[in-house]
Amino acid sequence: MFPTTAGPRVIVALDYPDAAAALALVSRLDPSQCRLKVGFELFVSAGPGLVERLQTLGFEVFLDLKFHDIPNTVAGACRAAARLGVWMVNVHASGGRPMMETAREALEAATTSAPRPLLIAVTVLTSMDDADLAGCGINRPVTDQVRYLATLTHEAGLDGVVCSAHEAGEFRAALGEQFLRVTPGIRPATADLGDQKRVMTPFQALTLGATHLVMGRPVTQARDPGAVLTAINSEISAA
Ligand SMILES: O=C(O)c1cc(=O)[nH]c(=O)n1[C@@H]1O[C@H](COP(=O)(O)O)[C@@H](O)[C@H]1O
Repeated sequence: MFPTTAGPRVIVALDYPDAAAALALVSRLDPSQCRLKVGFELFVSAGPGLVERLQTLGFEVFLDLKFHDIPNTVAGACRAAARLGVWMVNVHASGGRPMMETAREALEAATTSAPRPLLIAVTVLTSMDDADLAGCGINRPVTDQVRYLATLTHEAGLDGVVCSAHEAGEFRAALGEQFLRVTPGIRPATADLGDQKRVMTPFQALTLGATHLVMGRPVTQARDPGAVLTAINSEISAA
């Protein structure tokens, strides 16, 4: 079945060391206001049981494990993610087109009766600049490499990319409205930037072409996370 793209635009990053800390925050959130992202730290600590628990609580989960391996191994990981019933999963686009195609086919084959997880790809991590790419033997600017890998992801038939909100408009125009643009580095106007350098407000990001907003600390470290989400959803409803 075709995956679900409707629903809350905000994906709260559960960057916590264990299940107890994550669940303490989640108990203050409402599934109608956000989805949840489980990454390496929490998954390694708390495992698939926590993902199931979050889903039982009514939340859709983005399993952010950035698979990058030979096609057969990535396909197996995608099948496991499909069995877990997550809403979204991701791979590294630099794993190549055959790897991405095999991952998509594995998800499609694994989910004939339920909506299949959305499959997106990471292009170049926002922590990398031109010098870091050159250090990996890639002698082109980050913006060119991001554009190249986003196009490759589209050709492989994936549902979208993780990208900066600054690139979202270009990809909407070049790769189509349906191709998802999931953007981290989002900060409400009054929020602390933390270690994010190229930031945008939720309204700016959606107006420029983001489809989903990944937000960690502005929600997780707020005194009233629910009120922050209510304010963000109200702000972006006009975008
Ligand atoms: O894959 C990601 O989600 C991701 C990719 C990227 O290039 N940059 C980035 O910040 N992220 C994630 O987005 C979230 C941002 O969290 P905050 O900076 O606290 O809002 C974290 O979970 C990061 O791991």
